[in-house]
Amino acid sequence: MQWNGVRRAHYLRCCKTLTNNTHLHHAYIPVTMSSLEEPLAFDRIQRFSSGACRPRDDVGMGHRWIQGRDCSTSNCCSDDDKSFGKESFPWKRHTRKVSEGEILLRSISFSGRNSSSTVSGTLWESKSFQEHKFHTFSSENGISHSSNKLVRGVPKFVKIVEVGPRDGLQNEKNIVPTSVKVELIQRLVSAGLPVVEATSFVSPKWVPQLADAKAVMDGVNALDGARLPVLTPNLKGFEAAVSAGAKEVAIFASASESFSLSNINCTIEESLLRYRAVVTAAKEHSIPVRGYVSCVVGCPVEGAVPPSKVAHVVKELYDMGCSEISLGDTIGIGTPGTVVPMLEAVMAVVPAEKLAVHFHDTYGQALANILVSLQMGINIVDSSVAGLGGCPYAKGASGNVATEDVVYMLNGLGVQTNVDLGKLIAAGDFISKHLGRPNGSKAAVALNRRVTADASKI
Ligand SMILES: CC(C)(COP(=O)([O-])OP(=O)([O-])OC[C@H]1O[C@@H](n2cnc3c(N)ncnc32)[C@H](O)[C@@H]1OP(=O)([O-])[O-])[C@@H](O)C(=O)NCCC(=O)NCCSC(=O)C[C@@](C)(O)CC(=O)[O-]
Repeated sequence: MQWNGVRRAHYLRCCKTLTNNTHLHHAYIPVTMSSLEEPLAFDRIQRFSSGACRPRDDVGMGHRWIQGRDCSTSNCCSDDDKSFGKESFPWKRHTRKVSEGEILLRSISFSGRNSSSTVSGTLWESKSFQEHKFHTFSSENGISHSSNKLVRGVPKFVKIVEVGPRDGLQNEKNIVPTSVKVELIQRLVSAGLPVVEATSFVSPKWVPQLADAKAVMDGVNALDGARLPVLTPNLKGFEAAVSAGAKEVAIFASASESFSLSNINCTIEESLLRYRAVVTAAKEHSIPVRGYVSCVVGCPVEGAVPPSKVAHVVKELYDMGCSEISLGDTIGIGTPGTVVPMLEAVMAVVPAEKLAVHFHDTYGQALANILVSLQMGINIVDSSVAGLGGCPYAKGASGNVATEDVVYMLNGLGVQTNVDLGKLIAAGDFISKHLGRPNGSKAAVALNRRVTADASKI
């Protein structure tokens, strides 16, 4: 993006609050700046604060939020900012016509790395297809035997927490039928994912897409083989979740004051008070509580978030009794250059084995950020099938990193996940087809193409 005088003046006009924001002063910035990023910290902050208060036109956000966010901050809301905002946040999904081959392949289940396939359709009757394996391309000996110290630092097993049915769908404008959500969860569980976040017990006024949380739980409670946590923003949500059969819950705080206000309508401290009550109630039911911290690298309103602030909120959640804490780069702004110092600060107060990473892929940095997190000792990764997702309260958040891409990378590193990549791709194709868009996973698209090419030889 070009930085010109008009934009600079515009930025100065609409982000006045940032100048009073001590954590944006540049003691932090040079440490995190990589040679690939723009030399001006000012520019970087502008990039992810500029679109902060414009609602997206393609998301299913609650009415209350639209009212609440409408020019309620000093950030840019004026018309002259529109083109600038679009340029700064190129997160909208591209739609392309789904090819016949892809449609054909959506009806097929592929065999994955760790298990054999369930097949359907005439193509699968051919011997060549029955033998087709959905492998990550790798060298003959496999990288797991590598003596390279960077690869040796990567854990042998990574737990993937699938957040597609919740984080992935919460942002969809058109209401997805409950039966589709239930089938998606079933498919993800049968693909071997150990944890599938099923839904949220939040206010339906705030997130209309997940208003059917109880019905979804009714449809998936009997599923074996995976844990199915749900999001609960307060005691009301917790009680509703428990009576719907939830056996695990997640609470979600933020490292950014502004995001906390726009997402859950209270300050960080107020949210921690609420969450203490939820954790106390959960202990009485022996229900494990996962904690999320959003905006661990940057906030759509405030810009850069200092690692010390993230570490403070993580420690609070840990001390109150969260069994695991997920670090959310809500708008996908992080690079290894900003993720590493954040993780260093957090790992100084909470053990690495209690931490998960949750990267949105807005800037295409998610896999790099995951790899560096694994190298630092993290072994829990959140992701969303077909790269679905975004947060209705985070301007600029595109989908989570696609689970298929994460599994493909981990397979290539020789890291176990117990996930059947073929079944996972079929699940991603199933939901993408329902949403009327191509699968957002690059690995899924490429592997589907490969199978299409094989099919043409028959
Ligand atoms: C927290 C509240 C409820 C506060 O919302 P509020 O409006 O301040 O709450 P309130 O207590 O004034 O209640 C307002 C109405 O909501 C009802 N209500 C109150 N609580 C519930 C509940 N649990 N379930 C169902 N209904 C509820 C309540 O009964 C009342 O109903 P009314 O009297 O008007 O008919 C609201 O702000 C909310 O639901 N926010 C959730 C927003 C959300 O889900 N955002 C997306 C989460 S994603 C995220 O945070 C990031 C993450 C985790 O993915 C990680 C990352 O990507 O970084």
